[in-house]
Amino acid sequence: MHSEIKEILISEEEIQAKCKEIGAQLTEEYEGKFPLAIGVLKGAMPFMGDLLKRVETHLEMDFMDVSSYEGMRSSGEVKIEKDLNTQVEGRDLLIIEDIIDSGLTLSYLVDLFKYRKAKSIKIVTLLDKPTGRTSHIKADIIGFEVPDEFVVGYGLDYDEKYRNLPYIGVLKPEVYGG
Ligand SMILES: O=P(O)(O)OC[C@H]1O[C@H](OP(=O)(O)OP(=O)(O)O)[C@H](O)[C@@H]1O
Ligand code: HPA
Ligand SMILES: [Mg+2]
Repeated sequence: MHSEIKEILISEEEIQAKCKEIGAQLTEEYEGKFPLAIGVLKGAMPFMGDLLKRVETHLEMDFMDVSSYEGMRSSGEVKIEKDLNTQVEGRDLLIIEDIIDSGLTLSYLVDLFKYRKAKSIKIVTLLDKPTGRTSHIKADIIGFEVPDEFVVGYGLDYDEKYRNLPYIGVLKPEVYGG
């Protein structure tokens, strides 16, 4: 699996240090508020796990499974595969994402949670790829900015593979026939 990676963009150590830093920031922000942390499956799973271990105040966790990508392309349509089990009305929400690329997934979710009358909505994303943006959406907290390349690892997949890499990297072109 590692031999299919052309370049490591963000190392395991850098990711873990960032989780600690953002975790401390969220601890301050949410002290006494009992926010609902929403992981956007499947990509956010590793980041959510590492990040929330670093938040030292009470919070509730739930998950939403949405998908829009087929291979390396956004279909342009967001599909809910699994909805939340929790009511969001009146709650402080913290949406956790692995990447914002076109912004389509998050603009869909933010609109949905506003419609459901959340009290506040904050977005934390490990990666931001501003060059991919087609929807107007900005995260409140960004771990790292990535260049205009398809990245994999630490939750991010190519055809469901590479999510279990501990770092963020770029695939060798021959892997996707490029
Ligand atoms: O900003 P966007 O262009 O919408 O892209 C970002 C979204 O795309 C990926 O999810 P995907 O839909 O591939 O599902 P997955 O998390 O299960 O891989 C990623 O995990 C983000 O949720
Ligand atoms: O660069 C990416 N890699 C993997 N999944 C993604 N979903 C949106 N952008 C990406
Ligand atoms: Mg994906």
